[in-house]
Amino acid sequence: MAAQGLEDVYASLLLTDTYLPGALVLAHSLRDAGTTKKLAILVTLDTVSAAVQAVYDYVIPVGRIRNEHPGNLDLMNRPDLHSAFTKVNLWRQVQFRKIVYVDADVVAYRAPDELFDLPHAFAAAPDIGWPDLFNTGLMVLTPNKGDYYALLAMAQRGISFDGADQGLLNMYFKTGYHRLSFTYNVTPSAHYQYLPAYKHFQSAINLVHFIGPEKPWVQGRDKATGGGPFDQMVGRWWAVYDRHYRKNTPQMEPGRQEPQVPEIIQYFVKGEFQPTVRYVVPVGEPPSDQQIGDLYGQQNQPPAPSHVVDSHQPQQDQHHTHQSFDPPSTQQSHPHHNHQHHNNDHSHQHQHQYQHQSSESSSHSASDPRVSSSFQEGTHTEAQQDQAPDHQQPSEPEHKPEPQPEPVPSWDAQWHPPPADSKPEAENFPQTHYAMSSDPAQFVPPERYPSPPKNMWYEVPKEPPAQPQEKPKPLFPWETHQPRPTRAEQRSTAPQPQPQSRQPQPQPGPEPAPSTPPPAPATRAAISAPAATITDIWSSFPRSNAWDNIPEINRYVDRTMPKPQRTRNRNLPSGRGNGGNGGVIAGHGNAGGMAGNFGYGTPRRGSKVTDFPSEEDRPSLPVTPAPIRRPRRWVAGDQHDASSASAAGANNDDDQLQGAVGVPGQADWDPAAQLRKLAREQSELLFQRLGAKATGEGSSVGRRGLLGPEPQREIPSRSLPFGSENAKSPTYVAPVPPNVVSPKPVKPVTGASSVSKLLAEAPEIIPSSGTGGTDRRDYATAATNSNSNPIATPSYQGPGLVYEKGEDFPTQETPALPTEEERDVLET
Ligand SMILES: O=c1ccn([C@@H]2O[C@H](COP(=O)(O)OP(=O)(O)O[C@H]3O[C@H](CO)[C@@H](O)[C@H](O)[C@H]3O)[C@@H](O)[C@H]2O)c(=O)[nH]1
Ligand SMILES: [Mn+2]
Repeated sequence: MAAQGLEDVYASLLLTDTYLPGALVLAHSLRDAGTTKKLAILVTLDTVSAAVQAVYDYVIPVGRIRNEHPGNLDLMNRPDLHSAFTKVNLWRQVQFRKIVYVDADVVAYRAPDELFDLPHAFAAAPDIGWPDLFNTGLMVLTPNKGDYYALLAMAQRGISFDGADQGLLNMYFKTGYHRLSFTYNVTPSAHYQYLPAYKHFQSAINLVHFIGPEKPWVQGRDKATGGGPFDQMVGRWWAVYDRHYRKNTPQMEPGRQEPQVPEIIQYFVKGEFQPTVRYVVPVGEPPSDQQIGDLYGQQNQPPAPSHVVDSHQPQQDQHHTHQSFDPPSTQQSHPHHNHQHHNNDHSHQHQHQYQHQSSESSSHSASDPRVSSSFQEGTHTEAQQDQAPDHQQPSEPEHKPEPQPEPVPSWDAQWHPPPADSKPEAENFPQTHYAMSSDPAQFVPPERYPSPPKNMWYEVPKEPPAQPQEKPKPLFPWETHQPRPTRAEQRSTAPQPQPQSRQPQPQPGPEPAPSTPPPAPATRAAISAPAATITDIWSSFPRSNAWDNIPEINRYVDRTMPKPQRTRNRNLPSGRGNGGNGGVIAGHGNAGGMAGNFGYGTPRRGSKVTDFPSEEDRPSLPVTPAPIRRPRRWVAGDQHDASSASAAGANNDDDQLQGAVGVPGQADWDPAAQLRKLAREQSELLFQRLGAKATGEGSSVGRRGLLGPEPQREIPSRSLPFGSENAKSPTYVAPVPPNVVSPKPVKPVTGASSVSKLLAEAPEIIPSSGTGGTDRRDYATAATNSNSNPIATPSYQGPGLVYEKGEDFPTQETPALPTEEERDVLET
């Protein structure tokens, strides 16, 4: 049955580092007892294997098998055994012939190597609580995959009456196990000590198993100090521990080396952890000599003051140190040490301990570094002594510590968990407890509940709430220090003032209302001050902005904004000047005055360069737009209000527009002739396109007149494809006779035209000579020769007024269909 060449091992299990001291003590106990077998330990990956590596021959990582149905664990109040199923991995270690598995909470009195010679595949000792069952703290097993997978399947299904491995294995093996003597797995109990049996079998004990949550290293060394069987067995565990891990043993033989104990082992053994205490002082404030002296004693100065002073607390004889401990050369008290007591609620339970330990119920035995540092108070364990910490201190007057700048020995969060006995941070949170009602009487509902009120609606007040007559007193600084308005706003809801009968209301603006328009006031003043004697009230309202007289802005707006609707002209004031056109001109005298543009939310009259005549004045077809006179090249300060512009009118030489080079004058512009010419050109073009020769005299003359003499180009004739000589396209349209043009122009009524009026007022803009067919060079000559024009002829010969020098202007025009607005204008 025994496989040849396979090894026998003792094996243990380490699921968490909290059992590390137990695992180490077990291994040492077996070794000390002279076992010939090797030691293995199954570890899960979240344990520290370095410490066990030093003791165990084989450290075997295994996967954690967790009970996903841990309800039964609660039955025995051991939720910490959620992963005890991991023990099943023992059957998988088929590299071993036989395994004597031992729990980590077992100490061996002797090495039971004889168990490896058992012929049984599985053997275990009875459990103390229910001896029909075997305890799984010690098992002799033969690894095999069959048992392994069967046990794994049960574990994955959570089949275990106690939720852990003992329930699982007892269900699996049932009675089919070899029952070992109880001496192989003695499970002492502090509550049930069968003293006669102990006395009788004491010498036969092989292994002692500390079942339950209270492990020796959790309880602490001084917990079991009585002489009973249980305490004696616990003492055996501590004896092994001390032999291997205790530092500064009081009974240490003179030649014995102090063991190098990994700190992590001490960390999980209650009372063993002696941390490095750090004295932290505020950064930027080196400790004073006095402070350092307080720390080290006056005679023992540290080599150099630093901000963090490490001070290793020396080990001491914990069994015998019931007196106050004296650190080297330190006799004086440290108030901060006393402060550590404030969080210690368990100190009264450990009268014989100088160290205050963590919660009794915790399986973690981590000592509190802060508490450890408080050992200097020796027997100061009563909470009442915290109130007067200094009264027992062997203080010397000259070494009285400074209260404020004392360095604070603090818990270093970088290295250690928070003190186990410190108060929880949320301890002071308000708590509310709700108790179940203990009233046995059944709830009886009332016979009826009150009806809801019937008049539950909002009464709309009949009268509107009275408006306060007076303005409320100003409260805020911006109410009292309001900036004065710089211009008035036209309110549409205000009653329309009657021009003649009503005096203008005084405006809240800063400017006084002038009775007559000043000759050349500042634009703002003219804008915001109403004229007292203005008959047309509409004209008196300013509608300009400060930027209205900046031509660049205006031109930009003209380019980007949609063109105005034709209804615009209908809103023009009727009783002003020469109708709409006159208003336009006057408005431009006002450096951007908005007269004539009332119908729009965005007045931008200042950007207008030309304007069409009013509806009454103009013919049904468009004529050349009338240029709008502007002030002389927008010289700064050259601003006029509407009245002055009207008064000066056309007599102001500065306001006269110079004829643009290349643009025919108004007098030369005969719309009818131009339309005829246009029609002729179109017809001619049509003929050319259709391959026919232009025949009429008018067309050729008109063409030459417009474009100048041009060589006639012969279109080379091509032979048509065979059979298609006489074919006619279904879309072919017969050429239009040259004398039929469309649209037919309507002769304008020149006498009443605003264009002619404008021209009469401004004769300078009319070129001195030239007719409809004049070459453009004539205009240039005329402009140069005009002596009455005070403006020097600009050297720039580019486009006219619309663009300034250097400004971008379109050099090409893409033919496009007229927009709706344009069509509106054309159709009128
Ligand atoms: O947090 C833990 C818990 C358990 N173990 C390991 O698992 C073993 C079992 O846990 P233990 O606390 O020793 O359980 P017992 O108090 O001994 O409880 C009984 O019940 C357990 C669950 O059924 C069995 O495993 C035990 O053998 C049995 O004695 C320990 O010895 C350790 O080897 C850890 O390493 N870390
Ligand atoms: Mn155990």
